Order: sequence, then structure tokens, then C-alpha cells
Amino acid sequence: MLQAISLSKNYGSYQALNQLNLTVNPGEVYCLLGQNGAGKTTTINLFLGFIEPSAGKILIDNEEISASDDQRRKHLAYIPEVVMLYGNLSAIENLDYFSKLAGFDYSEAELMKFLSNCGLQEAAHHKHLAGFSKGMRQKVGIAIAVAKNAKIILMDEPTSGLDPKATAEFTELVKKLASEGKSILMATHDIFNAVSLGTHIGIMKQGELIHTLLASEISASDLQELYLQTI
Ligand SMILES: Nc1ncnc2c1ncn2[C@@H]1O[C@H](COP(=O)(O)OP(=O)(O)OP(=O)(O)O)[C@@H](O)[C@H]1O
Repeated sequence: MLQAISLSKNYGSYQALNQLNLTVNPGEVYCLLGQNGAGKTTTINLFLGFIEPSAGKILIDNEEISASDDQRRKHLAYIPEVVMLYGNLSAIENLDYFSKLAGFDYSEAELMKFLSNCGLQEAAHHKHLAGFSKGMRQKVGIAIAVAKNAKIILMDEPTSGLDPKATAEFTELVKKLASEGKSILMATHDIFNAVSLGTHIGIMKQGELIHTLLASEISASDLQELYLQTI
């Protein structure tokens, strides 16, 4: 479980995040919506420990963690908008490398299983990443998150630039990860995707979470209307 309690971040006198309270339980997919500059990436960067909060707390499984805490690295995985991997290594070699960094030494069969479970076709397992599409890179990125056994996955604009088929595959994969008990937090601009794959939706404006909704209780068109009224 991932929690923010009254989490705030100031840059000088500018308040990028103001008293954020948010919980992502195992099995939940929390989608953060908001205009450019609303504070979504700031929130993710605080959870990741890339930046220090000005006030407030971050908890993982009810335990407060500090920015330097190693526990954070163990439990969290991050899928950025563009998954950065080694272009001159194959999918298997990338997965093996990052798994070993996280302390896991898997057999080739195990590595291939992670990649297949994340939707990467076997024919691509031994190919260099340099030739991969954005969707394929993302599958390898997610396989790395799964292989390191992270219970919390943070994603920043994961569907931007994906074609409809890759977006649909991504949606199915995220639902599967949630059903396996991962806590997933995602910053997105994609209202329709938030409704179809999210369990919870938060709308941010100027560093504040101003609406929290259950995805099951709102249609995409109602969410779009609310969003447009909000911003
Ligand atoms: N290092 C920094 N110094 C000063 N201001 C910053 C810094 N990082 C972010 N900000 C400001 O904080 C605010 C929130 O930015 P943030 O990147 O979290 O927004 P966002 O919701 O992720 O936007 P986008 O959809 O464009 O990614 C913005 O006004 C941004 O300019």
C-alpha cells in the first residue's frame, strides 16, 4: 500500500504540491489527471524519492519512509513515459541486467517467462532494444518491474504515443498486474484510458487534488465534462 499524508512540495515561494492525501491499496490502479503543471510528476517524483518533500509523509505498508530509504527502492518500480533501456542489449539481456541490479538472478527460461507474461512475443526476446517500438520497450520496462517483485508501480503518461493496439495491450497488462495485488499509480492525460483501466481517479489542479472518484461510478463522458469544468 502506498500513501501520501499531507504531502507538500514548494519551489521557493511556489507551491507545486499542496497537502496531498492519497492511498493506493493493493489491487488498485489510481489514475491522476490534471493539466500540464498540475503537480502529477511532482507527486510521482516525491514517491520515488527523486525530490524531498517540503512537508508531509510517504508511507509504504503503513511505514513512513524517508527519501534515502532503501526500502523504497525495493518496493517501488517506475515506468517513465519513455522507458530508457540499453539499445545494444537484447530484451533478455536488459531484463537480466536490471534484475541482477535488484538482487535477482533468474535463469533464461524465467526471464523469457517474465517477458512473455508482459506480452513481448518470443521472437523479440533476443533482439536488440534499439529496434523496438515504444510499446515493446514499455513491455520490457514492465517485465523489469515485475521481475524485481515491486509491489508498487508508478507510471508517468504511459499511454502517450502508443497506438490503439499497444494501448489496449497495455491496459490488459495493467489490469492483470492489479489483479495480482500490485498497487499502481499513474499520471495520465488520457481520460478514456483512466476510466477503462483505473479503479480510482484523482483530478489535480495547481498542486491540489480537487476531485477523487471511483472509476466504476463515472462514465468517460461525465469524467471529461467534470475535468473540463475543473481546469
Ligand atoms: N525544479 C523545479 N523548480 C521550480 N518549479 C518546478 C520544478 N519542477 C516542477 N516545477 C513546477 O511545479 C509545477 C508542477 O509540475 P509537474 O511537473 O508536477 O506538473 P505535471 O502535472 O506533471 O505536468 P505535465 O502534465 O506537464 O507533466 C509546475 O508549475 C512546474 O513548473
